[in-house]
Amino acid sequence: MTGSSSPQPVRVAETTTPALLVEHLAYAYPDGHQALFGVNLRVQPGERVALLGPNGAGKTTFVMHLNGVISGGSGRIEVAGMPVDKANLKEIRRRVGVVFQDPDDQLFMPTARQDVAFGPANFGLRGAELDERVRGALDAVGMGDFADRSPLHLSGGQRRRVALATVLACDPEILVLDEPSANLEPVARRELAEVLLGLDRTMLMVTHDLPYALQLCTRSVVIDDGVVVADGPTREVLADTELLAAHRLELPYGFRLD
Ligand SMILES: Nc1ncnc2c1ncn2[C@@H]1O[C@H](COP(=O)(O)OP(=O)(O)OP(=O)(O)O)[C@@H](O)[C@H]1O
Repeated sequence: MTGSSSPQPVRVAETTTPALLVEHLAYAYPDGHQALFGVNLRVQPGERVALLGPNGAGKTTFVMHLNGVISGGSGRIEVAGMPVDKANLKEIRRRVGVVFQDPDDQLFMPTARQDVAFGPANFGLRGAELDERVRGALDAVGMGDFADRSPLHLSGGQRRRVALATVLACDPEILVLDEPSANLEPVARRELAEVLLGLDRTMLMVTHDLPYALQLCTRSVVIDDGVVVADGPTREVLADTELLAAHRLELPYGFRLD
């Protein structure tokens, strides 16, 4: 097995407004458990970044801050220049599209088309513009022919792609994917990777699937115990065997980086 198909880094000017800017984010849960200790992250438009780390590292706590599902910590978060705060939560939730690990959390309408229309309709789109947005999102994930099917009657991989379309239809500035390859058979996993590689979107992908991170993300950030412990090109991060061992990360047996 090799990882030779990893994408080339996106070259972006440092002066561009970042798609995501997180400064000194610290957070303790109401029970007092400190989950984040001053996380910093700057993601430029067009970057695809993997967020890696062992169970309990703080990855979910971190991404739930990005669209304001969790708030009340200290630090600063901006999405395309807009601060994440209560006053602009609706626009922030459009800008930060989160695709949950379980499509059942995202699909609840009788047809895929209705599920995909729900978000943009909620943001005010109507008529031909809404239809076009829905068609574009379903086509982008290769599900255009399934628009009138019930999500209940789709395969796991197809459901995950429709869930992705529901988020794309809102035209987010940044796409956050929570364990996109979890529980997918190899073909569905590959099909989803092809879809994701075809999207021209800033992406933040939480994953334990290190080969997927290598295939899809030019950059990887490792979080452990609520702090960023590594941030660099995915290939370099994954080649650092001491780093991986120190943070309970492991490439599949026999996987070669070259
Ligand atoms: N509601 C909560 N109340 C208190 N502590 C919590 C809560 N949710 C998570 N934690 C704790 O916060 C820490 C970070 O959890 P988090 O779910 O963010 O980790 P993670 O990196 O996403 O883990 P995984 O890879 O298992 O999903 C863990 O120690 C976890 O036990």
